[in-house]
Amino acid sequence: MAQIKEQRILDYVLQNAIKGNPQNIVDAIDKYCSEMEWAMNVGNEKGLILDKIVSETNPATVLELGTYCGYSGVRIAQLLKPGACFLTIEKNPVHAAIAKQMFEFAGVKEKIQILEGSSEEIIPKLKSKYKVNTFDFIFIDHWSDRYVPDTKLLEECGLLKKGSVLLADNVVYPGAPDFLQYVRNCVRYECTNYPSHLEYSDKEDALEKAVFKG
Ligand SMILES: Oc1cc(-c2ccc(F)cc2)cc2nccnc12
Ligand SMILES: [Mg+2]
Repeated sequence: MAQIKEQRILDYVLQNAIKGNPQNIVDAIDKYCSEMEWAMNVGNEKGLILDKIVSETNPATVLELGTYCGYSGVRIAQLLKPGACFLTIEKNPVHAAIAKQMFEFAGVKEKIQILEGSSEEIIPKLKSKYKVNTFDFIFIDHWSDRYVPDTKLLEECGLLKKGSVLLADNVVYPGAPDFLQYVRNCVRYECTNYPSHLEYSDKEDALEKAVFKG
């Protein structure tokens, strides 16, 4: 059967990484994607910045927009305290299936719930259907044209509280200029930019942190 890149990444992890060892699985994905096939995981350079911000936030509730193969999900899950609630939204059913297997292999499947569907459909249902109140940390890593509408949706649905940390990937490459403009000009956010590079590349990229002020 014709294989897709994401399946090859998962197969490489299943055959070469240590089951139940999240960091080893993250390292295996980085090795495969830097040596064999580029893929849009956040990668290790931006991943270390992500780790630092997650650790500083020490969130009890996490939302990720854009699961992909589960790379950032595994990175974040290994940093969460026991009992933390981590929801990740993935629109592509094939990617969701890959990520589910990645989380099982990493031993983090009890920490993460994958919600299959579009962010615009799922976000309005989070309070009612998934018993969420607000999120302490949100990693935005799906399609850049959804960054602003989904941020506004999170506000409108009352899913942000004073101190909620939004962290957006790819604000330089492929770029999310409208998101930068929105959060940097909105008094309700305090923004910090973290210059870095596109995963497995020397192209410039950056993460943007936007802390909700309530
Ligand atoms: O980190 C990323 C990188 C890219 C991407 C695609 C093509 C290129 F040429 C360069 C970069 C797309 C992404 N889409 C969604 C979430 N994250 C992404
Ligand atoms: Mg990305």
